[in-house]
Formats: sequence, structure tokens, C-alpha cells
Amino acid sequence: MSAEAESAGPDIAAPQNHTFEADVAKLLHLMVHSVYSDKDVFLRELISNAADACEKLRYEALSNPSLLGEDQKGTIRITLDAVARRITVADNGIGMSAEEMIEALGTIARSGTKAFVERLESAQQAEGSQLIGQFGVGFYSTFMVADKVEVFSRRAGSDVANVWSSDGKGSYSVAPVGLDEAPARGTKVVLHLMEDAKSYAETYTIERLIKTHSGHVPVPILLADKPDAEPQQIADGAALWTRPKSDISEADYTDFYRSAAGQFDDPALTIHFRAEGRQEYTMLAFVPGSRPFDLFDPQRKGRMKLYVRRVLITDEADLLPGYLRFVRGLIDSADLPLNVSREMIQESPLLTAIRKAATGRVLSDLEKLATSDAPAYVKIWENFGAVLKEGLYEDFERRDALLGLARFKSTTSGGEWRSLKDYVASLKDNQTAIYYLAGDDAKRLENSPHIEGFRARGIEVLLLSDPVDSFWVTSALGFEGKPFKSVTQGAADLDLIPLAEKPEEQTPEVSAAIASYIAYLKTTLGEDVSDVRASERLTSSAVCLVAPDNGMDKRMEQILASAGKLDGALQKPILEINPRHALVTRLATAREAGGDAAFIESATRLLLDEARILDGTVPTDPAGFAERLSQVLAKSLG
Ligand SMILES: Nc1ncnc2c1ncn2[C@@H]1O[C@H](COP(=O)(O)OP(=O)(O)OP(=O)(O)O)[C@@H](O)[C@H]1O
Repeated sequence: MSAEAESAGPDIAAPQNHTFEADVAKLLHLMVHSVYSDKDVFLRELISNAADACEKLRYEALSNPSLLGEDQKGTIRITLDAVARRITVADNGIGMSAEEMIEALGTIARSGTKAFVERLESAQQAEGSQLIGQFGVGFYSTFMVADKVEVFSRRAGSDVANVWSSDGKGSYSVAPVGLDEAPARGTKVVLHLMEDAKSYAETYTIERLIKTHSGHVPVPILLADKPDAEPQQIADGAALWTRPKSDISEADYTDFYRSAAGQFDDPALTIHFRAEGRQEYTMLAFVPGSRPFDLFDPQRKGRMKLYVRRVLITDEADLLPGYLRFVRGLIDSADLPLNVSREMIQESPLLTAIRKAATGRVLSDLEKLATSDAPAYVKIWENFGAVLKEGLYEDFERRDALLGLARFKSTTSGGEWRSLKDYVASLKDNQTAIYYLAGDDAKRLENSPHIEGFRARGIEVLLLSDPVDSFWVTSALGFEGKPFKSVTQGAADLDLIPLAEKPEEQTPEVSAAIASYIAYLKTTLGEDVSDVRASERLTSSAVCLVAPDNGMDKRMEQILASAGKLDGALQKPILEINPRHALVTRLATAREAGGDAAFIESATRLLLDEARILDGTVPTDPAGFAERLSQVLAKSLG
């Protein structure tokens, strides 16, 4: 379309109509029909797009200075027209060709759109308005206040201009326009405001919105309160991060964070420093106060922006590792070369050094916060702990620092978060390992039979319920010299740690019956288990399954098997029986006394079924299980 449109002959000057991509149409419908409490966001989004356009132009002009011409300084101009109920936001930035308008204003480029739209559909009002900015559907928010939106644009260096126009109801048009109607360079967005949004054409409202939400964008903003009025500067476009920390208030930081990160909350941590010495750069970064919705997007992309001497280079520079992707902000380098391609900048050893230092700084600031304000740190952990833990198996160099930052719920923490330092400080005498139980359901973990023997000895067990836990914990070497050990794997090694309450001694007859019952279990259960043994970890349940000493943790095995990534067959578990459990002792002694063999075998197989159920799986032979259960119940009823 655009190749023809760009040549702008009289016969192709008619508007070309297009339908919005399905997701955009759905999104627009949602935005217009659900009353978000915060319609103000549209202005922030337009200003942020205009500022981005000015910054993109500065970058392109590095290699092609003629693009700037006489008009060197990026500026955003907002013009109000209360009589015509109109607000116009114009910039002298990069501009868009007709093709670019179709791509940028008719589709949603980002991945995960579907998930986003679904979430928006079910979101509450306040959350909904937060989601809009985070996902970069910013431009479409104009339809919350306008029943017609026109975008006049002329790309820098081009001698044609186009207008995009839509009422937000399913379709839009794009047509060439005369150069006198479009900005000499850049984009002009005209909103025809709805009756109930007419206050957005009032000076007071707009001035207040700019000051509170966009006061720190790095491009100056001018406001004209009438079409022919002289514009006044409302924001100076001075980059906040270049100012000394002592001149910046908390409110300034919050405002900058909100407009730069598209968030509506307060930052949970602000990191602002200037590095001098081998590399000179400034970092201004924020840990959000709430979870951005795309936190678990498989691409794991961060949103940190890279500037070089105040020129925005890219937000794709992966300035921080994937496990810090929730951090928002920027790094502005004084040393990186400006006159080379983005790709070359990204690969430069200088940037590698900056990345390393910046990562270290984020972690050390988190650690400082954990010491100085533990409750504030715990909030960050609750939002982002699952992401930070990815670093435990990705970033070996910083594993100790990350283990130091990690917080856990445990069997003795009473719902509070514990650090590994806390854990190690309360080790029992003779306890040589950090015990953990991994699974997907925190509640079920607490009731697992595997931790009974640990509870009975007052030994703390970490309850790991994030999917990522099984990955790092099996590769981590330990903390302060103590290895991590799964309570569902191998022998429990608990005999050196005394029970809080000493159990009754068993008579030699019962012990002998149990020993012979274990031998019987091994032959009866045959291929289903790799071994059967008396348990140290059980105190109230009769049975449980554990993984062999040198095998894979059971939870890890389940995750790999369900993802189809398990090499070979599932390992056979070890069945542990509780030699003091009434059911076990009665079965053992009945067998010893020559009781009903068929009944004892059914009851014995039921023990294995029970262990499987306790493990969160199902009996391997449901029909056999049902039959055994009926048989045993029928017999017990006489
Ligand atoms: N004033 C403008 N000048 C040039 N391009 C623009 C302008 N406004 C919007 N665009 C283009 O439209 C695209 C879509 O804008 P939109 O606000 O919907 O999302 P975004 O800006 O990409 O995302 P985010 O809001 O997360 O930064 C932009 O990426 C940009 O390419």
C-alpha cells in the first residue's frame, strides 16, 4: 500500500481502509467499554511516544545528521482547543511512513498479546489501567477519551506525509495529506474528545497532568492553551539522572519511574549512582512495587534502556541478566562510542564491564535493603523471588550473593520468611545438611509425610514450592559449607539427632516380625520398588516413597517427565515403612502368625498405593486398587 501511497498521485490519494488486527479490536472494545478509573493515562502515553520519537531521531541523526536540518532540538508541543474540544500532541521526532503507521497503529507487535488481552478482560478496574501502560498498548488508550483520533506524520527525511484516522470501532484509514497539514517532521496526534472528556482541553487539567506524570521526560514540553496562543514551557526536558542525587526528591524519582516504566505504583527500591574510574556511567534503576504482568514471559526480556551521553541507543541491550528483568530504568554511558552501530555497541567489551558492574550493584543494593529494612525487602522477595532464583542456576559467579538474598518458608518459620543464614544459625547438633522439600503446592508440602521425622526432631525443612526451585537446588553446592539435601531422597541420616519425645521400645518379637515383613514386602512388591526399608523420617504416617540415594530428586523427576524431557524411564522409588505404625506392626505380626495370606497381600499392596497417593500421584493400577480396597473394607466390616 505504502509504496503507491508514498508517490501520492491524485488517483491514489483516497483513504485506504484497513481493519484492526483481531487483538487490537478486542483491546479497543475492552478499553472503551470498561470504565477504567484512570483515563488520564492517555496523555502520559502520547507524551512518552513523542519523547521516544525524538530520541529515535537523535540516534538516527548520528549517522545521518541532515535528518535534523535546522530544527535540532527535540520538542513536544501540546495544543488545546476547548471550543472544538480537541487536544493535539505534536513532536518533531522520527515520524512514521504510511507502512509504519499501519504496522504500529493497527497491530500489537509485542509477544504475549493474547495472554495480556485475556488478563485485561478479567482485570479489576484499577489493575486494568495499570496493565495498559505496561504492555505498550499506550496509543490505543486515546480511545478512552476520544471518539476520533487522527495521526498526521511525516518521517524525517521524507517529502510525503500521511494521516491515519480512526473512530476506534474496528477499522482505520491511512491517506496521503498535503505537507501543510502535517508537521515538517515528526508526528501530530489530534484527539477529538468525547463530551465527558472535555476537561482534557482545559489548561489547568493538562498542565497538572504533565507536571505530575511527565515532568521528567527527557524532551521539553510546551503547552499552548489555544490554537493561536504562544506556547509556554511546562517541563524542561532535563534528564533527571544527570542531576545530583541531593537535588532530586522522592516524588521526582517516583514520577520519573512511573512515566519511564509505565507503572502506576511506587518503586520499591531506587538505585541511582554515577560510576567513575575505568568506565564512566550513570545508572538510574527501580525495582517496581508490584509485579509487571509479563514477568514470566518466556522471552525473559528486560526493559532497561541504554543511553550514550543522553542519546537513547536501545532498550534491547540486555543490560541486566534475565533474572533481574523486573528492574526498570536506564544506564547512560559516557564512554561508549556513539558513531557505531547498535549491534557493535552491544558487543563492546566496555558494555560487558558495565553490565557486570550494574548487576553487582543491583544485588548489593538489594542486600543493603534486606539489612536496613527487612519488611521492605520481603515485599520485593514476594514479588520477584521466583525470578531472582533463576539466577541461582544461571549465574554461578553470583550464586553465593543470590543465596544470601534468597528467603524461604519452612516447617518452623510459622509462615515467615527465613534466610539461609537464619537456617544455618539454628542447625541442630549433628545436623550436617540444609534439608528441603520441593513440590508445587505449599500447603501439601507442609503435610507431607516425609517431614514427620524432621519435625519430631525439631529440624527445620525448607518448603520449596516454586517450579524453579527443583532446578537450582539440585545444582547448588550448599551454603556456608552445608549441602542441600532433599527429604524425599536417600537415607534420612537422622539417627544422630535425638527425637524430642523418645518412642517406646519395641519387643524383640515385633522387631523380628517387622524385619521378616520387610523381606516379604521386597518380594511381593517386586518390580514396583527398588528397595523397602524401615524409615527414620516417618513418625505418624505408615509409609512414604523416597528417591534412591544417588538418583534424581522426585520432584525434579516429575517436572522433567511431564515436560517430556526425562532421559530413560522413571526411577523406581524406595518404599519406607514406619516400623512403629500400628497398621504396619499388626500386618507384620499377623503375617508372622500365619494369618490370611490373600488378605495380607492385598493390604500390603494398599500400603504402596497409599504411599503413591501421599506423593501426589495415583495408584498405577486404579482397578486393582479399587478391588483391594473393597476387599479389605468388606473384611474389616466382617
Ligand atoms: N509520536 C510518535 N512518533 C513515532 N512513532 C510513534 C509515535 N507514537 C506511536 N508511534 C509508534 O507506534 C508504536 C505503538 O505505540 P504504543 O504507544 O501503542 O506502544 P509502544 O510505545 O511501542 O510501547 P510502550 O508504551 O510500552 O513504550 C510505537 O512503538 C511507535 O513505533
